[in-house]
Amino acid sequence: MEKRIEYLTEWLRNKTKEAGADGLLVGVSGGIDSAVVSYLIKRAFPENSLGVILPINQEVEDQTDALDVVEGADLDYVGIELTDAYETTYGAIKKQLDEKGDWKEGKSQLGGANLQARLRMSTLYAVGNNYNYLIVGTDNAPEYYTGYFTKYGDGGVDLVPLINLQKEEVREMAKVLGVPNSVIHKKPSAELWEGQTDEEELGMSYDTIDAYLRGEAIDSEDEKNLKARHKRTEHKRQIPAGPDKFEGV
Ligand SMILES: Nc1ncnc2c1ncn2[C@@H]1O[C@H](COP(=O)(O)OP(=O)(O)OC[C@H]2O[C@@H]([n+]3cccc(C(=O)O)c3)[C@H](O)[C@@H]2O)[C@@H](O)[C@H]1O
Ligand SMILES: Nc1ncnc2c1ncn2[C@@H]1O[C@H](COP(=O)(O)OP(=O)(O)OP(=O)(O)O)[C@@H](O)[C@H]1O
Ligand SMILES: [Mg+2]
Repeated sequence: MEKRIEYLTEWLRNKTKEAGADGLLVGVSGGIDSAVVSYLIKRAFPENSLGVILPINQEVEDQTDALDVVEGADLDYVGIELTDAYETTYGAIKKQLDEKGDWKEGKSQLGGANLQARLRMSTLYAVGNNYNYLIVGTDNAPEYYTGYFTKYGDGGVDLVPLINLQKEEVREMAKVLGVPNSVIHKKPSAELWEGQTDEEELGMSYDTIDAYLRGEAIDSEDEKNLKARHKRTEHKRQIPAGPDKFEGV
């Protein structure tokens, strides 16, 4: 595992140099994926790395975990409270669509959730511009395969070092890096609404998805669901579709 960590650290350094950037930053949620990335960017750029904590109506417990991560990694950090920005933007969308008679309350949870992820993305890029740092994403192999991220939200990043790691491998890497135990053992959650957990929303455990990605046999219903999810989210792993060049007159 140490060798794999060194490989990723070196890869991060090379990609940053290739881009002419001065360092790296990551959004730190208090979850394990961003914790691992926090420790990796600190190793890659001890003096030029930054953790950005972006609370939106966030549980105090999760903010504590985020602080434990940046302190544990000895990572320079900044906190930017986005609750007001989110409430103002979401409130304005709702008000204007409501006045038009078009607001669909049932669709609002996911729309609001994705807006949170996209506000964070915009904020990370503004901070990145300030320091000339690249934005490091936290997607791992099961999230990428299932498209379990917001397009142009948490999926809108420059580098994705964990993309080939299964969730179990992220946990193993976290232990070796020294990520706090409370962060390693908590349930994965996007925290986009009250009580949300990844595994409940995905309808299966990360262990099942990991097993499938390792090529092992899993329950046939789970396999069917995974394949359908992968297909449905293919657009998120591609650049936006455009038509072929018009060749007529
Ligand atoms: N075939 C197609 N070709 C081109 N574009 C297509 C499309 N189908 C949908 N779209 C577009 O894509 C949109 C749907 O994609 P998207 O906006 O991503 O939204 P969607 O996939 O519906 O929702 C995001 C999912 O990711 C989860 N998430 C988000 C953020 C963080 C985390 C986490 O783990 O921390 C998890 C979240 O809980 C939810 O399950 C549609 O609204 C539409 O605009
Ligand atoms: N409050 C937050 N502050 C800063 N960044 C955040 C915040 N919430 C989410 N993010 C960013 O969005 C990413 C996607 O969240 P995701 O939940 O997949 O990862 P995680 O929280 O690090 O780990 P887990 O999946 O185990 O919960 C985070 O890794 C982080 O970079
Ligand atoms: Mg999380």
